Amino acid sequence: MDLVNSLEGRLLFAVPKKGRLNAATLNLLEGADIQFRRENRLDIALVKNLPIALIFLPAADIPTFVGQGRVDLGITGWDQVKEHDAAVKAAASEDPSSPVSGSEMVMDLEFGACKLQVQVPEKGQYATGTDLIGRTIGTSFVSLTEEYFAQLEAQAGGAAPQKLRTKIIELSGSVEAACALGVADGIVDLVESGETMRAAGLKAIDTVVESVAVLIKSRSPSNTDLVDLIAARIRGVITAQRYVLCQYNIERSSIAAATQITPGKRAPTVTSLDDGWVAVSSMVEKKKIALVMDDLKRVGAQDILVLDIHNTR
Ligand SMILES: Nc1ncnc2c1ncn2[C@@H]1O[C@H](COP(=O)(O)OP(=O)(O)OP(=O)(O)O)[C@@H](O)[C@H]1O
Ligand SMILES: O=P(O)(O)OC[C@H]1O[C@H](OP(=O)(O)OP(=O)(O)O)[C@H](O)[C@@H]1O
Ligand SMILES: [Mg+2]
Repeated sequence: MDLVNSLEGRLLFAVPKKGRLNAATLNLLEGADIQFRRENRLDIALVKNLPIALIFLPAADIPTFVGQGRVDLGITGWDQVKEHDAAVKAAASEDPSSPVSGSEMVMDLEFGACKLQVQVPEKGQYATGTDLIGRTIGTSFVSLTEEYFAQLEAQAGGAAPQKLRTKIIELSGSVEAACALGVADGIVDLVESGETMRAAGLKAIDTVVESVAVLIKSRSPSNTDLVDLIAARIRGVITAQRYVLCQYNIERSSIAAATQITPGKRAPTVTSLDDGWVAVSSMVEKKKIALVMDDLKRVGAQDILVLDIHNTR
């Protein structure tokens, strides 16, 4: 099969090929009924039921491909989008003729939450970012880290000097090891649970960026209707993941109290039963369901059921 020709007329959609965002992204595609089979070792997969080709790329490269308009849509971390923007800004300040590149945010995908944080040895002499000025910092986020220290240096010493006083060393993984091994005095890396940071004897002293997985699009996508369709499907899956359907029976006289507890997304559905009872069905935010059930019990609800929602629009 001539792969390049088979991409003709298809919307190109970049997704993380491995790492922390891969599994949740594949889940989202399945929920949005984007069907594909990926051949072994091949980083391009044609979607069977829509004119889309999925391109499997490292999360860190996706903002570049989308930003340059080489692919139309992408899923990556907000941290990677900001890192790419910072790199483009830095390149433009050095060479105004360097290519403009940037993507547009479509939506927050509600997974992959983490923070890009400045970390130092727990029992060391550094307490703030400013204490690290002039020291050596290890990171995979070179442009954001340079921007961060350029700002601190400017605040500390008046006008920003041409050259950064703080030395930034680029590392591509296991960044937390850098301090213990004497490669760096501090690091800038991602923290989610904090387990990796603590295991390495480090503590966070500042946050550079708060991140979550995002859907981004190029400034001039090839098929805007299809972009809107995918966005609507993904939004439906995310909403469905955030809510459960709560059903219960209650005496008609208590319906006002009960529907105050479960007002639903727009309004609860109320069905009359015989003998002065009603059945109520309502969408409830998953994280609030235990409290909602406690409250419903208190106002006399019975036969409370909680059901997963697979999709919504
Ligand atoms: N611990 C984490 N918790 C949540 N999200 C994370 C975490 N680590 C990374 N991410 C998110 O996932 C994105 C990709 O990072 P990840 O480390 O998975 O990619 P990778 O470096 O391509 O893969 P790997 O580390 O397996 O080589 C990050 O930019 C960030 O948005
Ligand atoms: O706060 P935590 O829950 O411990 O997660 C944070 C860790 O997760 C990521 O590493 P990853 O697993 O991608 O390994 P890597 O360092 O090889 O990239 C990140 O770079 C941190 O090291
Ligand atoms: Mg990683």
